[in-house]
Amino acid sequence: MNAVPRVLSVAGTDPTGGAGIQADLKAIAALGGYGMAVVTALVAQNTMGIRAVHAPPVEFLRRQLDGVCDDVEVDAVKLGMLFDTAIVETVADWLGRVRPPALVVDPVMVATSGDRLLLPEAEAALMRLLGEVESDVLVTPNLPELAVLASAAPARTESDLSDQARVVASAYGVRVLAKGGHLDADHSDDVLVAPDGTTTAIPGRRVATRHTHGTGCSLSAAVATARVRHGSWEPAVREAKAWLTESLQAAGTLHVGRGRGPISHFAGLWSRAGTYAPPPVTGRPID
Ligand SMILES: Nc1ncnc2c1ncn2[C@@H]1O[C@H](COP(=O)(O)OP(=O)(O)OP(=O)(O)O)[C@@H](O)[C@H]1O
Ligand SMILES: Cc1ncc(COP(=O)(O)O)c(N)n1
Repeated sequence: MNAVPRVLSVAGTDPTGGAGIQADLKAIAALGGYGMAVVTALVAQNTMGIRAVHAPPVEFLRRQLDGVCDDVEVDAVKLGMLFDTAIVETVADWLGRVRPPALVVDPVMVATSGDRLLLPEAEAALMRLLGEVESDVLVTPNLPELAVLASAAPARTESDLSDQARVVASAYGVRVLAKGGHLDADHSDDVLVAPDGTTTAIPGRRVATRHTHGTGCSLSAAVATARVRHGSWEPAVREAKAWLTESLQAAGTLHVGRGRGPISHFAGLWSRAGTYAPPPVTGRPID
């Protein structure tokens, strides 16, 4: 195994750096990996919302994917925004040829702002991709995405969330990290479900901040990186979750944008290196 995990993000862009490939590259670096990125779609967005999406021809996407893999041995791949059916099918075809050893699929569908990042007609193609892929896969849906994958109404309780995660894990033969960030709770627990239904709680403290832009992107890229070093999913998820909580804790110190700002990907590293120490936690929102 390479000393530094070589991790490829296949995702859309965020020029303000909080979500998409820009966030993924920071998360990969923060977890000690070497980040690479193939762009699926260019997104004109900021912390307040999405203004436009431009998807280059899929032939160009294929050239990017092949360009990386003809040259670099990739240890893990993370999929984010795939936008339309042609993009999903191009990525699925590439995965079938390349079979990366570890794959995290963040089934990005709708941004926090409510804008579509996967067209509704492309959901079926994404489900086909999940059913066909042969790598060791972790899927990381948030609550509404889990409901789409499970063909059910959005979960209202943690027990619904676990039930739906088991349905998806069994239907597609994949591991599922169902994220509880959208549940109205005083904690931020997630749940990890293996294809055989084994369920593990991943507890998380709730951070009082509105700056949660790109948390899902960052978490999935961090898990992909940690998975390479740990060689299995559960410790990777626990490490990435602890890092995410620390990065959320310092989000209010960044002052990036007027909407839901990004997390502070390097807060832990900066603090331990003495570069910059975030202010102490007061228990109130820190923004
Ligand atoms: N306020 C918070 N405090 C601590 N952890 C949080 C908070 N909000 C979300 N999380 C955690 O962040 C991760 C992403 O969760 P969420 O359910 O919001 O996913 P998402 O909707 O895909 O994220 P995104 O905001 O990028 O779309 C999960 O591990 C979740 O538990
Ligand atoms: C390119 C891209 N990928 C994913 C998200 C989702 O992140 P969020 O729900 O926090 O806006 C996003 N806004 N942009």
